[in-house]
Amino acid sequence: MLARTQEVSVWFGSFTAVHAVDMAVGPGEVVGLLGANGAGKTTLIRVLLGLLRPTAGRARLFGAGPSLETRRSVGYVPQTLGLYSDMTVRENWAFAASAFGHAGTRVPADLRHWEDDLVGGLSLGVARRVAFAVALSHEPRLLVLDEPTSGVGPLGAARLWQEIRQAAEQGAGVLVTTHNMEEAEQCDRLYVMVAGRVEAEGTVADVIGGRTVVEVRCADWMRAFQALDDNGFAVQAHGSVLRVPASPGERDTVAGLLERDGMDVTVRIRPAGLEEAFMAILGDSGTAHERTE
Ligand SMILES: Nc1ncnc2c1ncn2[C@@H]1O[C@H](COP(=O)(O)OP(=O)(O)OP(=O)(O)O)[C@@H](O)[C@H]1O
Repeated sequence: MLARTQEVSVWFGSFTAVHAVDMAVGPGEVVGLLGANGAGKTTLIRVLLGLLRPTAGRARLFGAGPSLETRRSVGYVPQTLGLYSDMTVRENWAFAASAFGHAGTRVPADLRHWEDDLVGGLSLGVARRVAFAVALSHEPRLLVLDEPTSGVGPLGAARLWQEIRQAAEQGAGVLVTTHNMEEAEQCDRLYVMVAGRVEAEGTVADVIGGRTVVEVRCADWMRAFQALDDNGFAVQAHGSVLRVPASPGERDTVAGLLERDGMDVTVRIRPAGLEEAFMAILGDSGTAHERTE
């Protein structure tokens, strides 16, 4: 493994930001840390990079403790991008190049259009591409990206993901934090973090597990939505199709409820999507921790 945390916990005073997290990234894989705001993703990354000392547990980078030396083989793009906004793209590039020992290289061709622009004046999408190119410039073995496409349009996000994939295909391990489900779906493996804990892990299919939804089609779908909502189902509308997180055994309950109200419905069991599974994990973890704490 390129990077690993073992039983890492971080407390800020009496607040537990990260609780006993085991996590690993191997060469050539894109690993996602999926969690809502405040779940502990950035804190865990900071421990992994040696920027924050854990309260308990330990982090390993390339088999050793994180240090200046091991960090030289890491490309890191923080949420704040880590660029100097009062310097031009060329100056930022040259600064990173001299720090990482490849001085004299030129800004990549696709960014030369902005070479003389101050980073502070760039759109967020272009600034992210610059930060990404800088992070990749020293051919790191591990790439760590904190919310890489936040604030970037769909085209820019697709382009960044193409580059993430390319880096992994060339053998780098990639660790990406996100709260975006589409982004999470592009990862080879996920760790789902809720309130500092890993509550699920594995491929997208592993995380979804056997979770299902009852899909409801009904001409008067707004009335059906209201009836399900009134009865405490976490119903969501996808166009005029309603999806209710529920087990196959609850199919008849859902159908019966609507039919009793005189609605003509078609109901089917479908596998849950990642977002639906994530919502269920959030719900389950809330209940589980209330029980144990
Ligand atoms: N230095 C600190 N002192 C006190 N609390 C902190 C500190 N850093 C983070 N926290 C808290 O720890 C929790 C986890 O924060 P963290 O930034 O790791 O979450 P995150 O999952 O990365 O969320 P986001 O997507 O918003 O960045 C939050 O409640 C945050 O307020």
